[in-house]
Amino acid sequence: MTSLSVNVNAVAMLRNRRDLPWPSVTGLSRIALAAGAAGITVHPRPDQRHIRFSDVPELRALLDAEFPTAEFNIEGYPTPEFLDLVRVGRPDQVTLVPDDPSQATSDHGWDFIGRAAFLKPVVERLKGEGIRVSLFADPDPKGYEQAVELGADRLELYTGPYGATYDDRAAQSRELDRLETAGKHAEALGLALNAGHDLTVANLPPLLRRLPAIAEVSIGHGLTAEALEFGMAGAVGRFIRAIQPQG
Ligand SMILES: CC(=O)[C@@H](O)[C@H](O)COP(=O)(O)O
Ligand SMILES: NCC(=O)COP(=O)(O)O
Repeated sequence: MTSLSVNVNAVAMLRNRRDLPWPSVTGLSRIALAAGAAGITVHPRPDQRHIRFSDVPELRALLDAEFPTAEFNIEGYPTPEFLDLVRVGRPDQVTLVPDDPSQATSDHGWDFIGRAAFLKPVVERLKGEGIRVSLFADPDPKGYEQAVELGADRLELYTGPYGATYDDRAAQSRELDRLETAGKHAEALGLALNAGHDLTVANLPPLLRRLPAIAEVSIGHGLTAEALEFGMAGAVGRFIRAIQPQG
């Protein structure tokens, strides 16, 4: 079964247009979890343009008080500030992403071999704190053996290029081939799989037919777009239906 983690970065971005507390990141997270989402994802960036560091303890408090079995996933580049924030947020899972602060959004996975010396102590520290570690990965098996060496529990397959093929069936099929090959290689190495970036109600079923073992999808942009049309609870319901086991 694939679980849905709702990324609330886009809700935070809307809130940050004004110096006012709405739309509420914790309020929309509560609605998403009450509608059946398995967890909440945040991706704080150094400039706090989406999630503010102050959102993290508020979300922690929401989960502790009202949804103690929900999963909290914090994504980001492991700066000292990020790792301090992780201590505050006590997430179930950290997804390490190789983002430069100047990037508009995440657009590639780790170079596991080239960044091994940097990643090793970070993964060890997080696992020492009892946190599951997922590493953001291009759908290219090169280096996945190194991810195992680093002690990663999961890889999050970067699905941005797949999401970009929404109007080109041949290109979509090529991206699905890449994701399937990479995902099956990761599985054979004993790594569990997550997936994320630009996933939608339309592109989830074909992906999950190829890779039914995907444990979790984290979705923000496409789900928030649907929430504008159907409401947050309605959008969560639509995505939960889209991730049901594919026949
Ligand atoms: C790692 C990943 O793909 C997502 O976290 C994505 O980067 C969302 O971040 P933004 O909402 O800041 O674009
Ligand atoms: N890990 C991916 C994520 O959290 C959300 O990405 P997107 O749906 O906002 O592209």
